[in-house]
Amino acid sequence: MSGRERLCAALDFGSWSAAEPFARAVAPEVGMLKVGLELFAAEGPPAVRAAAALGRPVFLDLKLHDIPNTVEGAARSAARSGAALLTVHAGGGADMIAAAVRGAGPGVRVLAVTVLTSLDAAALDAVGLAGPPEAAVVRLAKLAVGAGAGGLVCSPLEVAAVRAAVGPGPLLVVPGVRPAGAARGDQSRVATPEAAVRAGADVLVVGRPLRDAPDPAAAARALAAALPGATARPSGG
Ligand SMILES: O=C(O)c1cc(=O)[nH]c(=O)n1[C@@H]1O[C@H](COP(=O)(O)O)[C@@H](O)[C@H]1O
Repeated sequence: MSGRERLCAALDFGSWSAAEPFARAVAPEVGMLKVGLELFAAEGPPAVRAAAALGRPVFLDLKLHDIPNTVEGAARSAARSGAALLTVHAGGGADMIAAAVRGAGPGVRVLAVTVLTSLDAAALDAVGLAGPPEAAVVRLAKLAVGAGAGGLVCSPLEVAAVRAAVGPGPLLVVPGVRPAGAARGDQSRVATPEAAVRAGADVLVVGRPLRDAPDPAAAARALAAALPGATARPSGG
């Protein structure tokens, strides 16, 4: 996988008209585009179709978490938008994850979000998940893969332990990446993109470090070129 293919740019905007210039600029520089809750709540499935029209697979990040019957129906509806990947919360349990996989069908890879990268050990403890975050992440990762999830979302700090626990098959998608010196914002369990790839991440989800860059395309190129194993390529091709 090239550095570019590993990057997923999050389209975290409140409308398609706000997202479009960014999406057009970064699409040639990344392997995937992500439509998340902010954009989907504003625009719905047309945002997925508009992003897919830019020639990159779309990751529809809805983080579904409900009873299995509801999640199965939501995943079926989401699959019709043309998304290639869809998230659910692993904490919804094995039956819910299996229902999402059924609803999504063979064309959509269901990713299970283990423990949100914004939560630190104290925040996890407060919601009843005592112990180191890694233990909860690995437990949920095994449960999700056992229920049929095709991939997992975890922080860069757990990706090596998750890979060791689930083997080479599942796609490991890692948000909470910050180039050295970049603002952490609301993220807690973070590392640099380089460290995340060295630890075994397949795909890196990058939001604000690209969205808020003065030149998002140049920022994506620099990020991709710095990844281990990346080969230099001409810009924009
Ligand atoms: O599922 C996700 O993509 C996700 C899971 C998670 O645990 N943490 C997390 O930050 N994300 C998403 O990854 C992106 C990270 O954005 P930045 O923190 O701005 O780089 C956002 O779109 C989040 O919704």
